[in-house]
Order: sequence, then structure tokens, then C-alpha cells
Amino acid sequence: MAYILVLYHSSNGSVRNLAYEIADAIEQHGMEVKLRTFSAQQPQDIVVTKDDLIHCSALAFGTPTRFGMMAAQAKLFWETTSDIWLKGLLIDKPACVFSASSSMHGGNETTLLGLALPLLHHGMMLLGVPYDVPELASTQSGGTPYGATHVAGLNNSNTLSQHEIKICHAVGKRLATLTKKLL
Ligand SMILES: Cc1cc2nc3c(=O)[nH]c(=O)nc-3n(C[C@H](O)[C@H](O)[C@H](O)COP(=O)(O)O)c2cc1C
Repeated sequence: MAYILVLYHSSNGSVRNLAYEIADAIEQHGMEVKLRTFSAQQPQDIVVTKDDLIHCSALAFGTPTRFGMMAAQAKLFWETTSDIWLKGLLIDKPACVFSASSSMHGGNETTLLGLALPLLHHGMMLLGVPYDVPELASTQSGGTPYGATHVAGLNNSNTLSQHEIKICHAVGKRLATLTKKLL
């Protein structure tokens, strides 16, 4: 069965909540989802295997913003994927990226661009958020053309705003719709 891999790291739940919203939208638009993490943070977490990545039809990939970059847990995993890269097993698969940060201008956009880099090296096709998603222009917190985000604030709240949720849904819908066309 074809599936979209929603692969993330989250310490405090913000990125997990983004992942769940994106996964919901993917399922609502007719694709199976495999939710995987890079390490077990919660009892329900299932840690990703290389086979999960090799056999996915598309990927949604997210981590928190850590000093403007991706979380180390994710980078460690990508550094084990050179065999997949050598065989070109991810070429032409659609993908999107998502992240959370505590401050609005604290590096979530640089993190999204950094998350995109290993995917581009693997030959994946990156999807952003187009401006026909109205919440992109009106959000007072997360949401960027490079991918869905959540701004957690100084109290580190992992509760997503309605705008952030709508942007996640638009991302999940777009990824599922395009992936189905390519199957
Ligand atoms: C080591 C570390 C570095 C961080 N660096 C940044 C940063 O550069 N900019 C920012 O706005 N927030 C930064 N944060 C805050 C996290 O990005 C924020 O709490 C995010 O919501 C965490 O996602 P999570 O709830 O999924 O773990 C950092 C947190 C940690 C622990």
C-alpha cells in the first residue's frame, strides 16, 4: 500500500502537533500515512527505519528550530542515508518541510531551508506553501511560503493557532493530491 511518511523530531510537542495536523490532512485526501520519529520521546513513538524512507511515496519532514538549524537527531539519521542517495531511491518523490521555534524571527525560516537541503540532495521535489492559502498572508504567528511552522512563544506553548492549523491542512492536502497523481 502506498503511503506518505510523516517524519519528525519533537521535544515539547509543537512539531508533533504540526505533524499530526499534516498527517490528518493527508489521510483526508486519500493517502495512507506512516508517522515516524527519529528517537522515542513518547510511548507512542515509532522510530523510523531506512525501509520506511525507501518505500514511501512522499515525505513530510519536520524538526524544531535549534539555533536556526534542524535538530541533531534528524541530521544523524540523514547521515546514514548515503546508500539510499547512491542508488537514487528518493529521486522525484514529493516532499515538504515544517518546523517550530520559540520566537517569530528566531530562525524558523532558515531551519526550513536547512531541512530542505538533504531532500534536494536526494533528488526529491520540494513543495512549499503557495499564496492562494489565505492564512499565509494573515497569520500572526507561524506559517511561511517555505513550509508550515508554529511559533511557540517564550512560554513554549505547543498549541497551534487556527491559522497554523489551516496552513498544515493546506500542506497535507497539496502533498497527498500531488502524490496520488504521480502513483
Ligand atoms: C537547543 C535549543 C535551541 C533552540 N534554538 C532556537 C532558535 O534558534 N530560535 C528559536 O526561536 N527557538 C529556538 N529554540 C526553541 C524551540 O525551537 C521551540 O521551543 C520549539 O517549539 C520546540 O519544538 P518542540 O516543541 O517540537 O520540541 C531552541 C530550543 C533548544 C532546546
